Amino acid sequence: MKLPFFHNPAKASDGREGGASDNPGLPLMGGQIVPGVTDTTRPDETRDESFLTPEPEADARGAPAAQRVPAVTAASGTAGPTKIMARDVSVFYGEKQALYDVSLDIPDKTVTALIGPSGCGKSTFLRTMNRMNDTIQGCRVTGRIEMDGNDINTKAIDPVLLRAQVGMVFQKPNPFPKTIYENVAYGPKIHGLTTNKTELDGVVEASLKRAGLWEEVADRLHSAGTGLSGGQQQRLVIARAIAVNPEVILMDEPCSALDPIATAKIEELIDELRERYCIVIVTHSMAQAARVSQRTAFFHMGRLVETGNTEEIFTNPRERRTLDYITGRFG
Ligand SMILES: Nc1ncnc2c1ncn2[C@@H]1O[C@H](COP(=O)(O)OP(=O)(O)OP(=O)(O)O)[C@@H](O)[C@H]1O
Repeated sequence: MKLPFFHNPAKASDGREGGASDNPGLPLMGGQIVPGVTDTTRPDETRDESFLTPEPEADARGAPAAQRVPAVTAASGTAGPTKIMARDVSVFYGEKQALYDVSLDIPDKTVTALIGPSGCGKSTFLRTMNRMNDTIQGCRVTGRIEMDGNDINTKAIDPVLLRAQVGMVFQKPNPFPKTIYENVAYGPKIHGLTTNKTELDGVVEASLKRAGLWEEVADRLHSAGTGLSGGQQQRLVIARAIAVNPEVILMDEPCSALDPIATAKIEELIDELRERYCIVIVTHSMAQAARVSQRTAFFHMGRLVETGNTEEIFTNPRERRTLDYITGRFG
């Protein structure tokens, strides 16, 4: 059963500002903590350029002979029609404009990577897709964002339900201080997606399986979710998002707090999940973007500079700024 994200008239909502305040009893929906928990802390990162390999010849854009190109390993092309359409989206934090007229089509059943230097607006844009910016005081979004042709910013949309359909995973795994089972069962329970315990057990098992965690936790479902390793916690959070039947999963640097082995597992999982979901991932690692995404959008100083198939963006970008970024000249 899919959750309708259109507003239920029986339920009070103030439209755009509704968000978490609509339902303070819902700390977490679709894998995200809703009210004002926008974790922007991140560990110091060194730029990951391991994917870059020497290329002897100059490229068509006159890049120097020493130009390095990425090894793109994700399958190229997209698998689905447009799921989310952004048009002329601008975002302001108070007086400060963080995003300028971004227009981007995000295809279904595809991984779209948002890349760009720190502060260019990747996370801000990600948050426009499930109205998480509504939860930030003083934040204003203009322009239009449609999901399946429906404007998500109208009063008819219940942001709480929207956020269940457009789940979000943050860089720091954020399981509830509850059992593994309860972490996954919470969403289906509060949304009334199941009618009895057997059904709920089935959803928990299926979600954990889809998140690639079942084998590791089947015998300890009633232990604390916070007792898992970082990588397992991140997969638990993904299982929690999956449990409410989302259509889109937004990931904001989901591996930046994980070690390489846990990262590899999440990347494998992302590749499997794209068969069912529209996935948008913010990453600082170009190696990761090249490995997991089929589409890439490059942002710089609040503007979308260029978007295209990942392979094209990484091997033959149209814009000089993109080339400079992916080859490490700035960022
Ligand atoms: N809650 C906020 N209040 C005020 N300004 C903000 C807020 N969140 C982000 N900004 C500003 O908006 C701009 C874009 O930030 P955003 O976090 O979207 O960039 P980013 O590309 O995701 O950066 P990073 O890669 O460092 O996470 C930055 O100038 C940032 O300082």
